[in-house]
Amino acid sequence: MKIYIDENMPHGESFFESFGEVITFSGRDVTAEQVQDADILLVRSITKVNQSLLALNSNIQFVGTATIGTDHIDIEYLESRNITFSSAPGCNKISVADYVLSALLVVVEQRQLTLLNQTVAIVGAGNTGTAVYDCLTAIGVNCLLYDPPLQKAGDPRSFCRFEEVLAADVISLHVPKTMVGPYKTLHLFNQSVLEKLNPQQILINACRGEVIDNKALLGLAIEKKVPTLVLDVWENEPDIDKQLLPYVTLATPHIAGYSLDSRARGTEMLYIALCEKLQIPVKLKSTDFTEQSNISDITLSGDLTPELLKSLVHLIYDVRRDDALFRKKVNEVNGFDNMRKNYPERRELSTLTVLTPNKRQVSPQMIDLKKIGFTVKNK
Ligand SMILES: NC(=O)C1=CN([C@@H]2O[C@H](COP(=O)(O)OP(=O)(O)OC[C@H]3O[C@@H](n4cnc5c(N)ncnc54)[C@H](O)[C@@H]3O)[C@@H](O)[C@H]2O)C=CC1
Ligand SMILES: O=C(O)C(=O)[C@H](O)COP(=O)(O)O
Repeated sequence: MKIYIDENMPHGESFFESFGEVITFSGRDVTAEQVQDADILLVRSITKVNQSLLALNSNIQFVGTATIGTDHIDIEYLESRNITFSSAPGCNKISVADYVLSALLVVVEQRQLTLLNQTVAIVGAGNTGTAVYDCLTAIGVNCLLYDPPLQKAGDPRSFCRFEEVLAADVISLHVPKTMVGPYKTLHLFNQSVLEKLNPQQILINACRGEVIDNKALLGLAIEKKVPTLVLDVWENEPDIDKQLLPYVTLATPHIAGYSLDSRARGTEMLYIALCEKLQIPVKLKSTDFTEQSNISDITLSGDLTPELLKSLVHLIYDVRRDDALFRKKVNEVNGFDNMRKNYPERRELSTLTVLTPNKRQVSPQMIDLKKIGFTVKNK
């Protein structure tokens, strides 16, 4: 059996070598000729899996993407050929929540705001949106959820209207890229929506670039009429409109979900799906291959203040590292993709165990470290 795996899939060889020959490929340039003898094809978001990629292949039984988003996969085409498909829903939701928290802590400090006073509207209340909600509400931040499809489907949570989203202090986007239909998200934030926002607000996009009309955003940014911007995703990646960069407070190359733990989880989820397809027992897990983080525990002796929380979060992940690296690399040839390919190690908050002297991990400010994502133990 020939298993073709994107070269940027952590532990791909370790997880799949027992199934047959593992062959890695570069996700952006992979061709139909290259994968014509693949039995199994495992990709990331940069590979379009469609009729033209699989036209020469008659063996393929299984396609997997180690991502949450599936907008790069022609699922109907796979169904028409009876090819089993699997994605990795939820694999990187924690990483995205860590990203949003890290970014918000930077911006509120820069603007001398208090995070607790902000209302955060979360657009899309699925895996990543819910992880952001859980993390921020654990700190005591007031969060609103906006998700008409879930609301219509009877999700028991309370949802807000789009007008309330636009009035929130912070808007964080967590929807899939959909081009058609009643809930299409292509340019959900178009010129007229963007015009309703103001420079006091904060707009975070860690889902897909096409959810915001980047051209309209640039026009308004030049007129200084946009919120503080945190952009992880861009229209037309990797050839993004670099003119936007000076107007973006935190800019990163689609790495919100790129913690080592999340990416390894994505590979693991495909391994489990393939075991199920082939009716083979699941023997491996991602933690078998992921090393312990460089900082493993820290002792908290006093109360957990907002300043201390910020230090703890940024000790594990400070988004400014990625913003600085991105601004340096973006003008290099293949800078966008190279930074993703050689992404420096980043761990999730759960890799830090916070030792508390007694049962005071919930401070008077009601900051619950465990719910934010840290591992908490009493000393
Ligand atoms: N920047 C990054 O590294 C990452 C980006 N993503 C992107 O974020 C997207 C969301 O991820 P998940 O939360 O895991 O997906 P999910 O499928 O669990 O949740 C998406 C939610 O958006 C809702 N939704 C759909 N259309 C909507 C609309 N028009 N308005 C409001 N809500 C709408 C859905 O009902 C669903 O609840 C993914 O599709 C992917 O494209 C995901 C992970 C990492
Ligand atoms: O899961 C998703 O959806 C994402 O956006 C991933 O974080 C994208 O990672 P790559 O597949 O592009 O490496």
